[in-house]
Parts: sequence; structure tokens; C-alpha cells
Amino acid sequence: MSSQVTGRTTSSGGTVKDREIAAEQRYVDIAYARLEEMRAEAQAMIREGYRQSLAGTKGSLVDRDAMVHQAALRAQALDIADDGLVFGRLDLAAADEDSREIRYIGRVGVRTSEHDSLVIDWRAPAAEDFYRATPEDPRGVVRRRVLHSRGHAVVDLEDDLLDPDAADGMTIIGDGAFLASLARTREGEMRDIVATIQREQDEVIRAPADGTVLVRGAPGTGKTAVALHRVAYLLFRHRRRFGSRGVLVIGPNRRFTAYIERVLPSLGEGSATLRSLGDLVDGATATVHDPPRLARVKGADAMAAVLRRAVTDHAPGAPGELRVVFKGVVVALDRARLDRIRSDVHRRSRGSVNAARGRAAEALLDALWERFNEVGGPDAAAEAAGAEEGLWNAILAADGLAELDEEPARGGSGGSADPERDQFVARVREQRAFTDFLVAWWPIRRPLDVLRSLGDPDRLRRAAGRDIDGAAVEPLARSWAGDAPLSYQDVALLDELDALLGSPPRPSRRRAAADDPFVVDGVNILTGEDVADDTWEPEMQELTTSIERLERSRRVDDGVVEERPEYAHIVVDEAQDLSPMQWRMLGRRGRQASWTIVEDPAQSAWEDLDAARAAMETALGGGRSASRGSSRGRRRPRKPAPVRARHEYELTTNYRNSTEIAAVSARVLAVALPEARPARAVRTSGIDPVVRVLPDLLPDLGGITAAWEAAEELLGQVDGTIGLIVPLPPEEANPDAGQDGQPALFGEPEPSGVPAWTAADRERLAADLPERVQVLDVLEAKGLEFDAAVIVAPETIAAQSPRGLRVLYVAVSRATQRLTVLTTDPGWRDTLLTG
Ligand SMILES: Nc1ncnc2c1ncn2[C@@H]1O[C@H](COP(=O)(O)OP(=O)(O)OP(=O)(O)O)[C@@H](O)[C@H]1O
Repeated sequence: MSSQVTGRTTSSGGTVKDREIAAEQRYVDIAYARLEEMRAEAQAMIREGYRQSLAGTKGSLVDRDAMVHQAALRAQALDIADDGLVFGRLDLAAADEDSREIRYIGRVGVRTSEHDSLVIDWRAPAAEDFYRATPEDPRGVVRRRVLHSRGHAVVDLEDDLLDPDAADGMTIIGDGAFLASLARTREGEMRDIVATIQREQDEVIRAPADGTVLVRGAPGTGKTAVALHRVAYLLFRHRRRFGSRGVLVIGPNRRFTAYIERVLPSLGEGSATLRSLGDLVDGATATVHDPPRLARVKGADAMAAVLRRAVTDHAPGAPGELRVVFKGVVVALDRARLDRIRSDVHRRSRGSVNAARGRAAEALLDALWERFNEVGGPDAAAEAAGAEEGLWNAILAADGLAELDEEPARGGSGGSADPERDQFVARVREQRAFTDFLVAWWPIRRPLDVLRSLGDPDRLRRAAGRDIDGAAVEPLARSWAGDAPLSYQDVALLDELDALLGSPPRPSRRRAAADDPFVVDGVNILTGEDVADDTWEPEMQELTTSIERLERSRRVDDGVVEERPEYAHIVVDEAQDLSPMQWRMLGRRGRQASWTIVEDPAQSAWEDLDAARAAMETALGGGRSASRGSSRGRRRPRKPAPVRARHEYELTTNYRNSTEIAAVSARVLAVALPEARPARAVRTSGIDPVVRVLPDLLPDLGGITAAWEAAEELLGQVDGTIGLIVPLPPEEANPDAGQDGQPALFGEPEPSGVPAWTAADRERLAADLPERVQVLDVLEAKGLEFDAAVIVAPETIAAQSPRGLRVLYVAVSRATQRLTVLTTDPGWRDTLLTG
């Protein structure tokens, strides 16, 4: 027989619950004492490692490094356990009460000095029952207890009785502490959920490490939390594999990554790389979202073909003619010839564009030699040389000196069967006119230079071919011209360009710099790299051109040749919003990776989900593109990507919203996507969402005042964070203005009809509000949550983009406790409150 209690008083004073808490506290104290010893041991190990290195024995440096590294990891893991070390207890079924096994579950594993288990790490197999046992499937667990602590002190308990028949004499404490924990105040940063992971979530966290884990779920079902706990699990269980090659976690924007950045460190895992889609590429940071119609073009797979054409076009400022002089003969290549050479080099070079500069130089020399012969060069040269020689000999003879010796041929590129050609090549490649031309005609290009060059509509039109709608060219070019801010989609394009341009060729160190005709002033003009060595004498060299200096300094400053890192595991959050080009960017970082993909298609702002899905499959298959990105033209048959194991999961319980707020968000979902199923919310607050109908919500016509008043009211009602969610700024919005029901593309008037909130409006609104109120546009609100949210003008949000209703669905599902909606449209009040 068990007894269920919440606050009953015992004969010894205090409640049953107090007595149980005191008993747990005794155990927890023992665990902390041992944790302290383990920390001291780890510190001693670190000291010992350093001592060994001072001893200077053979191999001691390696030993020391290994020892210090291990001990430091251990010390770090033990440090994080200082708060809430033990959070769970399992009582397992047994033949009698005395032989009943008890397991304590905690943030890290703690053992006695005799190696008996005091606390089991939550990720260890023995802890699995804590998360998986249910009354239907108790897995031998009679009672599951959650311990709530503040620092080292146990402050509350909550029990689940899973097997009543086996619960002989067991006390069961329960007052809904789990649900209460869901209602806790949000402080602006996500927290870990180790103590309360639910069964369906645990299945995702412990899913197989290989292949792809795909997790779907409505807002608030814990997708992000689960993905992060999975990272901690993978790093714990497969430390060698994932620890060394790394785990990358990708979120939609920097606000989001800031929101989740403390979860992994709080789980003792600081090694994962956390990036947003806007700062995944080193040296580039996105600050804006493109309006949907531009994003659609920039993110489409066809953009890969456009960029490929862009890097094969001549660089801005490339000279249109090459002229060199050999033995008095002028040899020139005109634009048409140069263009043919350029496309020929591109066609024949497998590697990157920058690496092909050496090949381009050779092709130019070939063409010059050919041209030299075409213009009757050898004869003219012989004649000119003969005349010159005759003149000199006459002068020498007049001085009573011997005749000129025959000049020996100077071997050019290694000596060929044609000494005349070798001499030509050797002389020409040393000419200033040739090297200057090469640097300008085939410059080492950076991704950002190429993207900016597409700010020129004519150049963009050439690159676009038929892959971009003609009407899109001008707005696209505008978005890249000058110093226009980089968008989230642009970052993926820069990565694509980086892959196309690649690193410049490595200089040949074997060849003494002084003998290398492409080394000018200690810099290899093919690669831009500094190849000065002992044999280099500056005064013997020609002066460096300003272009070379510029290139050299830029490349050093920008670290443009940095390697792109690859990871062993990649977690993609909010994956429903990724464009095909963004998937390509991720694919390059995970060619050997396993993946965890987290998404909710109903929240997707991306329109062409099928194309994005195909790009995702390619990325997961090892980063090889099934299509070369062009919608037409030649396609080489490619080997199909290997099929990797796929594990799919759906999360069904909404832990964020109260049932009252979840009902509002379900009504928006019913309009946005009638066939979609909302998640089941579990916590009822008794607080109904508020919808206010106001005459005007344009920022200057009452919108800012109304939003400010709503925030002020909520500040008195909740202790934690408040999100003021306003419509998109004008440059990021474009309505679905298509007459035929199709989303509008380009050419229609600017979206002046739909009101928008500028960044300045947001700043004005935020100015007089405390820090716990965040003012953000609907796209910035993705993935975040607040104690209370104010949604300004749902009618505007819904109309601002083809996916506006889904964006609104995201907005209304952000709040945990209170929701206020301000609208000018009574119809929206009815939709939100009654459906
Ligand atoms: N098992 C759990 N115990 C306690 N809190 C939980 C649990 N699962 C999720 N939560 C909480 O629910 C909230 C929503 O979780 P999360 O942000 O991970 O959801 P999501 O599915 O990613 O939502 P969205 O799709 O809106 O981004 C968070 O505050 C999270 O800590």
C-alpha cells in the first residue's frame, strides 16, 4: 500500500513531505561531499601533469598534455554540477522492501572512492528508465521521484507512482511540481530540462548516433531543448568520435543563438560550435532578412549556376587587350581571343577559379606564341635582330673590337623541343606588361568582391542566363551594390562563391623565389603569397605594383584562405526555413557528418518546401549536389548519394503555452494550414488572452503608444520577459499581391499598401521600456519565448508576405503565461478568440 501526500503533518512535527525532503537532503549532502573530493582529485591530476612535464622525462610532454586535458575536462564537468547535482531518484521493484534498488540520477556521475555508484549521469544507460518509465510500461520502476533544488538544498519533491501493485509502504509526494516548473518565470535564456525530460523527448535524445534524426513538432514541444540535450548525450556517449571532429548547432538568427547559448555549458558541454545562419561563414555577418520574393530567388538552387557563371566572367576592370613586345615585334591578344582563353581555362580546370591562375598564365603564353607566329614574328624578329646586330658589330668594328657573340637561348618552362618558343616564353613571362596584365585579368578574387560585382545589373544579367526572371535582376543587383547590408541568404551565396573560387595555388617552395618569373618583390603574383627566401634580393627585383600590394594586404587581413571546418555531427534547428542554397552551405560542412534536423513545417516562412527538401536530402547524403544548380543545360550523371539511416520522430506535447494561449495559436493554425494538427498543451493557467481592437496601429498613429501601454500593463503582471512583436520592416516585407492567387514575384508596385514597422519605430518603442521587454519583428521572434507577448497588428503580419499567416502562427505561440493582441480588425478578434 502506498500513501499519496502533499502536506500532511506527521506525529514528529513537520509534514511527510518535509521528512522526505530531509531524508533526500542527507543523501544529496553525501553526494556533494564526494563531488568535492572528486574535484580536488581532478585539480591534483592537473598539477601532477605539470609536475611531470617539469621532470623532463622522455615522452613527458605528451603524457602531460593527455593528463591535463582529461583532468581539465573532468574538472569542468564537475564544476557545472554544483547547482542541482542530484535531480532524480528511481525505486525499482524487488521481492521485498529491503532488497529494493534505488538509483539517484544527476547532472554528472558520482562514485565513492570504492567505485560504488552514488549518482548516475543522466546520459548513462542506467538513467534511461528515469525518462522512459510510464504507468503502462514501468520498466521495473515503482516510483520515480524528481528532486527540485536550489544550489545544494533540496526544496521540493514530486513523485510518479508507476507500479501501484509494487509500491508497498512507499510514500508518494505529488503536487504538480512538474507543471509548476513549466510555468516558471522566463529570464531571457533557455535552461536545461534534464530533470523533466519526457519519454517521447528522451527517445529523440538517445536516438542512434548514425545517420539522420529528423524531429518534427508544433511550437513549444521542446524541439530545441531536445536537440541540445541530444548534443550533450552524443558528446557523453561518443566522446572520441564527436569530441574530436566537433558538433555544429545551427539556429536561425543571432538572437536565437544568444537565447540558447547557455544550455550546453550548463550541461557541462562547452565544446559544441553554436552558429546562426547569418554568421556561419567567417568574415561575413548578415544583418537583414531579404523580403520574401528576393529571398526566394537568392535561396533557390538555380543560384548556384548563376554564381558559377559569375566567377567565370571577367573580373571588373579586367583589361581587354594584352600587348607584349618580343625582339621588336608587338604581339597582341584582343578581347575576343582573351575571352576564348578564359572560357577554355575555366572549362579545363577542375579545381577552383583562383587556383587556375597559373594555368591561365600558361594559356596566355601559348596564345601569344601562336599569335607571334601568325603575325610573321620569327622572320620579323630575325630581321630586327639582324639589323640590330649589324649595327652593333659595325660600332664594335669601328672600335677595333670583336663581333657580338650569339646569345644563348634561355630555357623557359623546363626546355622543350622548340628552343625558339622557350626563349619567347621565358622573355615574355618576365615582362612587366605580361605580369601586370595577368594580375588584373585573372585577379585572386574574394567571395564578397564577386557578390558585390553582381551589383552591376549588366554583369548580373550575364551571370543570370535564363536562371533568373528578368524582372528580378534590378532588385537583386540593388541588394548587392555598394555597401548594402548582407542578408541571411547572402551568407550562403558567399559560401558558395568561396567553394567556387577556392584557395589560390600554393607557391612552389622548391623553386628559388629569385628564379621564379612569377615572383615579384617577394610575392608570387599567381598566388599572392609571400615567398621571400634567402635568395631574394629586393633591389634586384622590379617594383611591386599597387594591385599586388593591395591583393596581398587584403588576403592577409581577411584570412580569405582559411579552411572551411567540417563537423562530425550537425544539428539544424528551425530547419523548415532553410533555402536550398543554405542547405548547400551546411552540406559542405558535414560531408561525413550525422545529423539532427529539427523542424515544424507549419512555421515555415520558406515557400518552395519541395526544393528545400531536395537540397536537404543532397546535403545529408554527403554534400554532393544532385543537380549542378542549373535548371537547364548539360547535367553530368552523378552517383546517387548513399542512403543513410533515417530516424523520424514527432513531439506532441506543448510545454510552453498555457492551454488558453495554445487555443489561440491553434485557431491561427486552422486558418494558416487547416490540415495541420496542433500539439496538446498541458498547463492551464486560468488567464485568458486579451484581444484589443483599436482604430489605428500605424506606428505614428497610435501603434507605438498602444504597444507601450500593453507592455506597461504586462510588466505589472509577470516577473520575467515580455516580447513586443511587431510587423516586419518595409525592406523585409512584400505582400502576396498576385492577381491569380499565385504569390507575386517582381514587377508589381512596392508594398506601400501594407503598413510596416521600421527599425527606428522599434527603437522608439523600446526606448522607455525596461530591459526585460524585447521589441522585435516577427521573424526575429522565431524560436524564442517570453512570459508574456504582445502581438501588434496580426492583420498586417498576415498580409506582409505570402507566408504571413504562418509567421503569425509563430508569433502567437511565443508566450508562456499571458498574450495580448492589438488589432484594428474586429474580424481578427473573432478569429483569435472563437475561431
Ligand atoms: N520536458 C520538459 N520539461 C520542462 N520544460 C520543457 C520540457 N520540454 C520543453 N520544455 C520547455 O518548453 C519550452 C519550449 O521548448 P522549445 O523552445 O525547445 O520548443 P520548440 O519545439 O523548439 O518550440 P518552437 O517550435 O516554437 O521553436 C522551453 O521553455 C522548454 O524549456
